[in-house]
Amino acid sequence: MATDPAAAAAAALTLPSPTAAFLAPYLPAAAAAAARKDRPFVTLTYAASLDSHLSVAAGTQTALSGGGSKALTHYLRAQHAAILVGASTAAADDPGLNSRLDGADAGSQPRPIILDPRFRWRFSRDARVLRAARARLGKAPWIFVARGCLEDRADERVRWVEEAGGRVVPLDDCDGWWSWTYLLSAMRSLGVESVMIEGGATVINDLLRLENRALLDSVVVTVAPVYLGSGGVNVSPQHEQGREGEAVVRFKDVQWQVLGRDVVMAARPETCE
Ligand SMILES: NC(=O)C1=CN([C@@H]2O[C@H](COP(=O)(O)OP(=O)(O)OC[C@H]3O[C@@H](n4cnc5c(N)ncnc54)[C@H](O)[C@@H]3O)[C@@H](O)[C@H]2O)C=CC1
Ligand SMILES: Nc1nc(O)c(N)c(N[C@@H]2O[C@H](COP(=O)(O)O)[C@@H](O)[C@H]2O)n1
Repeated sequence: MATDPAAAAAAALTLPSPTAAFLAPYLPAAAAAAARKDRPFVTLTYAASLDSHLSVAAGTQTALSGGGSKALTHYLRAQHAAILVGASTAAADDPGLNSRLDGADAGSQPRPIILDPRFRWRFSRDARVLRAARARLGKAPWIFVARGCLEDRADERVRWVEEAGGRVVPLDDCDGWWSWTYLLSAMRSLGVESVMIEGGATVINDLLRLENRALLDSVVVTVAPVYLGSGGVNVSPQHEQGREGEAVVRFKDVQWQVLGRDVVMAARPETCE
């Protein structure tokens, strides 16, 4: 059963100050993010098992983060202007996409953005992200949909999102896919100065490809001490053609922090190949 956002807020999370210091070099700096006009500051972040899985199977949610790394994620959420997930994550997880960090107020909540070019997420008015917005525990979502898939503006989902203060944002028609340069530029023109991208695997694997990697400012990955086994939803970006046998992504400025039973890597991707 979905957790009520009010109950979740009551179980607020706290972040120890050494963890805030550990993350500081990887966070968006307000002035620099505001000055950059082509795209927002981008942090890619997720929690994975030892075998690099996000969940045990497509369409299901698996709790991986322990208390400490969960607090870190909610701290990161409060440090970004927006939080983005793909439509399959929205459908599988019914996420709240707000920050339940102790002390997070309305002003520090990120704007949830859901990539759903074909508008196929069949949510109800009771979706957690809408309930959180109506309860002022988070911002209302923006759902990015291809213009041609949004002909029925009387769709009750459009009404529910608008009622909560959000928007179904029509973007250029596409064959189910937008380039990240286009998406990030669209976000920046909507005023978004920083975005934390949480997943799922399709989004993450695509962003880690050579052509997109330079768009990532920071990468923060929680590794939980569990194997989820074959059949899981896997983060494992494809080799570029002609580069098989080489590492796909390497990182620089790497730091690790142990948080309870989890370990968290903060880093920046190497972009010069
Ligand atoms: N452990 C963790 O930190 C996280 C786990 N998850 C898990 O990941 C799973 C979902 O992952 P996936 O199935 O890979 O789906 P996904 O969440 O990456 O969504 C894929 C869909 O998003 C849309 N999309 C993505 N990139 C797009 C682009 N560039 N242009 C247009 N549309 C785009 C498309 O509709 C695509 O089919 C769930 O099981 C969820 O629980 C999701 C986020 C974080
Ligand atoms: N950091 C982290 N740890 C896990 O164990 C997870 N399963 C996830 N999943 C992501 O968080 C979203 C759920 O957010 P709410 O708590 O409902 O606000 C989920 O959709 C994934 O993006 N993350």
